[in-house]
Amino acid sequence: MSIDPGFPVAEAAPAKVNLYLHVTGRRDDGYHLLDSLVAFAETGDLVEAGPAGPGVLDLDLAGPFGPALAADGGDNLVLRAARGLRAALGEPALGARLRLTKVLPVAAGIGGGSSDAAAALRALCRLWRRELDSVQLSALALGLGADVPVCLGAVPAHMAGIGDRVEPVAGAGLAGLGLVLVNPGAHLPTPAVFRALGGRFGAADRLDPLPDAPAGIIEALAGRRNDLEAPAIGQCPIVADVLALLRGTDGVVLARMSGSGATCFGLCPDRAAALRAAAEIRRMRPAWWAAGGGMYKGREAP
Ligand SMILES: C[C@@](CO)(OP(=O)(O)O)[C@H](O)COP(=O)(O)OP(=O)(O)OC[C@H]1O[C@@H](n2ccc(N)nc2=O)[C@H](O)[C@@H]1O
Ligand SMILES: Nc1ncnc2c1ncn2[C@@H]1O[C@H](COP(=O)(O)OP(=O)(O)O)[C@@H](O)[C@H]1O
Repeated sequence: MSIDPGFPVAEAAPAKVNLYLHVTGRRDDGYHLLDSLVAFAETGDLVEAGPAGPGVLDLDLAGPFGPALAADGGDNLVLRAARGLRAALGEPALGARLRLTKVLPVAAGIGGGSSDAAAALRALCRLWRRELDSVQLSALALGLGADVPVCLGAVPAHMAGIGDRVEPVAGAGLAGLGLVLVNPGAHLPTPAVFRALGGRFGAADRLDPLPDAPAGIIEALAGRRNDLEAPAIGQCPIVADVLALLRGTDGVVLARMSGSGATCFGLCPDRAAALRAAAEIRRMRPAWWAAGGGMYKGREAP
């Protein structure tokens, strides 16, 4: 990728996919306890950062879903992350120009905003040549959203607690699989889906260790669940159509909703099969968003 001289630092913000998501309880503050295996897709947003005058924080929005975020203004998670980092560093005079290229649909269960926030934290630490210790960084990330801690590392991980307990997993068997992501254009706000679950909690069923072979991983995932799938379908029945279409598409060996929806994913034996499946789904449903690719392999080079 060529570097824009105005934005010398670039960080990928890959889509987060909950390969399974068990909701096991609720804390007194209303946040839910989760047991999830999270992976990251090659498909994602891009956060770029460059120098600006003292204290200035500006954000340009680009990409197909940039306009969908224009109304959020200063509430954009990228700017909230930047302000949070500056405050945690105790250096309000730090400034940056930021650009977010928004490829992922918004409020879609694939942690687009969370991954953007995590990418902004990584980009600004590099631009400003500053570091936070890991305890401070984790606290800042969690304050921005329950999904932000897992997005900081952007590697396959077990997620527990409310999202604050993140343990990377050796994901060699996952690395070669393909992912197709499909969103029917419906926004599903996360709180509404947790509310619709109505306290019907499931048991944790952590997949540990991960089988070595891709076939073993797929079989083990097939025996697990997304506990938010039924409540999401109750709020937004088209999610069931997305799952049915994925299940009927050549090359898709497992289909499930990610996060609180409405995006669903199909796992494919490899990247090429996922690209073919996405093209087929775009042909069948031109109004839907569908993206195929491999697993995310690593952050942008400095
Ligand atoms: C459900 C998950 C699963 O990975 O994914 P998404 O659907 O967002 O992608 C996440 O836990 C979402 O994380 P995130 O979207 O960052 O959540 P936050 O902004 O912190 O919280 C939004 C709202 O979701 C609910 N919430 C979120 C996380 C959690 N563990 N329990 C909850 O009950 C709360 O109602 C909270 O007010
Ligand atoms: N950079 C951003 N990208 C996406 N959503 C954002 C961003 N900044 C703020 N938001 C707000 O955060 C909410 C959750 O967005 P998102 O992270 O895409 O959802 P989800 O966690 O369900 O995948 C949306 O209501 C959106 O308006």
